[in-house]
Amino acid sequence: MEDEKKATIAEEVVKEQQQQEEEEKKETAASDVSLKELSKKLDDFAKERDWEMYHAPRNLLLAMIAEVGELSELFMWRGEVPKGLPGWKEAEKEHLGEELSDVLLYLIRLSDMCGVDLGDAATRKIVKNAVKYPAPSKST
Ligand SMILES: Nc1ccn([C@H]2C[C@H](O)[C@@H](COP(=O)(O)OP(=O)(O)OP(=O)(O)O)O2)c(=O)n1
Repeated sequence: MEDEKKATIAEEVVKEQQQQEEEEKKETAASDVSLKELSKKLDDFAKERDWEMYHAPRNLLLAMIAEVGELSELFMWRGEVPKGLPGWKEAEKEHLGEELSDVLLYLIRLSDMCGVDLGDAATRKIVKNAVKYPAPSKST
């Protein structure tokens, strides 16, 4: 193949990779994602891999508890950890984000497989909590 053609193909491959990376960045930086969106992504993920049969409620509950264990390991033997995690390395914080996500994702999937609308249930629960634990009235 001519050198010029090879260079053009290489440029196109690099461009494609860059576009893909941009798309992935957009997806991974979705900090305002909704529970419903995550739920849909989890559903697609399971369907694409034919994993729906494994996502029975009890399996998901056990998987979530295992991930809570992994999350706990990050805090183990550190003594009290101040807010904001001062002194933690960036890699440790990234790992923490991953373990928190695993717990959240299994919780969302578990809720879906149980037919519970988690967003709705959590919103109602916050209201119920406020009734049970009324805030002290602030006298002016
Ligand atoms: N049957 C499965 C297995 C995995 N996952 C998804 C949900 C979790 O977000 C993540 C969990 O993957 P791993 O079991 O590989 O656990 P970790 O990512 O924690 O890896 P490791 O245990 O090696 O640290 O993958 C899933 O939906 N269904």
